[in-house]
Amino acid sequence: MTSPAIAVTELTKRFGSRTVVDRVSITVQPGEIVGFLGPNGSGKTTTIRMMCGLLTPDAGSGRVLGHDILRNQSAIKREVGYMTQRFSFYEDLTIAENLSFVAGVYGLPADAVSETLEDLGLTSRRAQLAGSLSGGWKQRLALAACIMHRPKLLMLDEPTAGVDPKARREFWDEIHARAATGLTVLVSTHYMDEAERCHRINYISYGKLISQGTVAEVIAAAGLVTVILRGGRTAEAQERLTGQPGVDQVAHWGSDLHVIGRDGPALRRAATAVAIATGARVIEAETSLEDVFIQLMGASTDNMP
Ligand SMILES: Nc1ncnc2c1ncn2[C@@H]1O[C@H](COP(=O)(O)OP(=O)(O)OP(=O)(O)O)[C@@H](O)[C@H]1O
Repeated sequence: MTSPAIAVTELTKRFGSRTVVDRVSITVQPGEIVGFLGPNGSGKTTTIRMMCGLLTPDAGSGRVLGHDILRNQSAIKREVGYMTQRFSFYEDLTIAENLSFVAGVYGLPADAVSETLEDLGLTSRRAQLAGSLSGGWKQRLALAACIMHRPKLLMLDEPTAGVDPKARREFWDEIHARAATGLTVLVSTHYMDEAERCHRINYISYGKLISQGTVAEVIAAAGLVTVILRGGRTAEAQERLTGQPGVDQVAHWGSDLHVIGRDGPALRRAATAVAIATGARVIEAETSLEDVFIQLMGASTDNMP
């Protein structure tokens, strides 16, 4: 069996007296696309930076691309492509000039720029100023900049924040095509549809890894039941359901109400009674990943100051 692209154990990082990453262990196999999810400030970026060799953990150990994260950070930096959350360019330079700058930083040969432009479909726009690009093209340029040195592992920190759905889909097609050739990808995101495009996901909350597996495994492990109330007086139904035994979440989805909880019998009892009182019908439904994440978020302990 090939060795994992990432195998880190019990990574811990403290800033002052706060533990922002608390014994996080992650294993990623070569060619896998693994999602990293969790509320704002839960420690995703900090964990990524420890795995990229940019930040030294206070405790924990592991290997990234076979290199020790404590002793061989420079080798990791050379072989990893890291797209930061707020990637930036020289707005008054063209696409090609921005990539030439990056090529210079990595000491890459001149043809690396033209190959990368071609590879990412940027050749026809090579003379366009970076500052004039739309969100989707800017993000494509950012991807070009972080794969130009041909990394074996990509760490993408919210790469599609603020990008339209079509550009996001194209970005994911690109990522999947590259993973099929053996590139490993760890990607943080707040988008549920993107989590569903990953082979596996890790959910971190307030520094602690609280769920991991395929999307189906994460949903099953949460043990939630979801029913829909359709029709009737929705606002009144929401008011009546909130706080009832068995009801953990009530959420509007268009003209439906999604009612979610861990205690199936109690949830169905409450939903049926409220449906009768408000003229709605009860429909059994699948629990969504978003429902699970909201449940996990509510259940985890907030260590914010
Ligand atoms: N250099 C630092 N010094 C002090 N605190 C920091 C530092 N870097 C991050 N933090 C804090 O650590 C916590 C985790 O931050 P981190 O950026 O890792 O979270 P995140 O999950 O990536 O959040 P988001 O989804 O908002 O990007 C936050 O409370 C943040 O303010």
